[in-house]
Amino acid sequence: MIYAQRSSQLLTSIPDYVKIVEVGARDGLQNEKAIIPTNVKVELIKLLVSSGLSVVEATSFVSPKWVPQLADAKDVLAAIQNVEGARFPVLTPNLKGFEAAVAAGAKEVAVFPAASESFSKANLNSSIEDNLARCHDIASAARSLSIPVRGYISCVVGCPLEGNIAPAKVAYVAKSLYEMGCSEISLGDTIGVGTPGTVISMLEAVLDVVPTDMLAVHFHDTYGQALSNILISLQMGISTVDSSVSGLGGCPYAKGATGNVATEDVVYMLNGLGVKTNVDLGKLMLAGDFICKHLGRASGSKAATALSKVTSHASKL
Ligand SMILES: CC(C)(COP(=O)([O-])OP(=O)([O-])OC[C@H]1O[C@@H](n2cnc3c(N)ncnc32)[C@H](O)[C@@H]1OP(=O)([O-])[O-])[C@@H](O)C(=O)NCCC(=O)NCCSC(=O)C[C@@](C)(O)CC(=O)[O-]
Repeated sequence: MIYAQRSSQLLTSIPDYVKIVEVGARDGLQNEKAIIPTNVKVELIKLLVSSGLSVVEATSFVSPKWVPQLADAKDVLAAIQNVEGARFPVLTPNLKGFEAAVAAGAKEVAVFPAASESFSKANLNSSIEDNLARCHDIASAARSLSIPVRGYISCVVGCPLEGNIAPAKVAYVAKSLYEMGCSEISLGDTIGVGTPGTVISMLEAVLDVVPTDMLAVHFHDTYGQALSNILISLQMGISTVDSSVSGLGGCPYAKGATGNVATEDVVYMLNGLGVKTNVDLGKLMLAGDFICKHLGRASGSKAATALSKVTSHASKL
């Protein structure tokens, strides 16, 4: 009885449903050395949608000189125009990218300022303030077209160039994005250095200025802390989680950062907690197998690796 009370207290603040924002086709593939053919990206996106994911970030309309891997953004969007069942946001760093995205059929976009001055310069060639002004221009243009804008913040606990980032800096950028009308704000631990200890204080600061239901968390798994950080975020009321199939990813301007937390691992944990995601783990693993075969490497998802061993063992019995 006491045990039941204790465990129900631990779970009371966890949401019944978590929306997963799948970022593998963008955050995952942007970091690959070899250029992935457009048809492979499109097939990956279709497989992700058939697993039940309702938001599949598709690509970025950024400078092809900065991110050559996503130079086919227009072609990817054209090929998924008739795919139903999911939303396909794309990243836009400036008005040029926004206009190109809208012309290519984007219905949702994302801006991506940083909480670190040095990372802002490295990733966007601009200061935080100048970049926020660009985000503001995009948000105004998007409003007139009724296009929702997601705001990412990079380096919310640590920066590859500056080290620790103060929670107040993250809250400042989050408040700016909220005030310019972003529909959702995703807090990115770009280099995966956060622990529940640092994540709690960062979230406390942001929750003072942005409503909980507008926040998402985006953890890279460099130090193996991502699932713990997600769990603590859920306990603090967050119900939107970004992740990447097979743990693909990294950031071209954050050397040494490994992939995002694997979507399969997030779904496995949420299934275990009895939290709905509407994602079919078996079908998601097919998407993971597809892209890992193409890339010629093993999945970065522990759950997918373990489950595929169990399945292949069972099929031999
Ligand atoms: C912002 C810029 C463009 C500034 O780059 P810049 O060099 O300062 O741009 P510029 O305005 O001086 O223009 C230079 C050239 O780029 C062109 N250009 C200019 N804009 C565009 C555009 N939108 N699309 C296509 N081309 C563009 C422009 O037309 C010109 O072409 P040129 O005349 O030399 O032929 C550049 O720094 C850039 O593209 N950065 C993007 C970097 C990026 O995508 N990084 C990875 C995503 S962020 C991330 O991964 C973190 C996140 C979100 O996942 C969260 C987390 O993980 O924590």
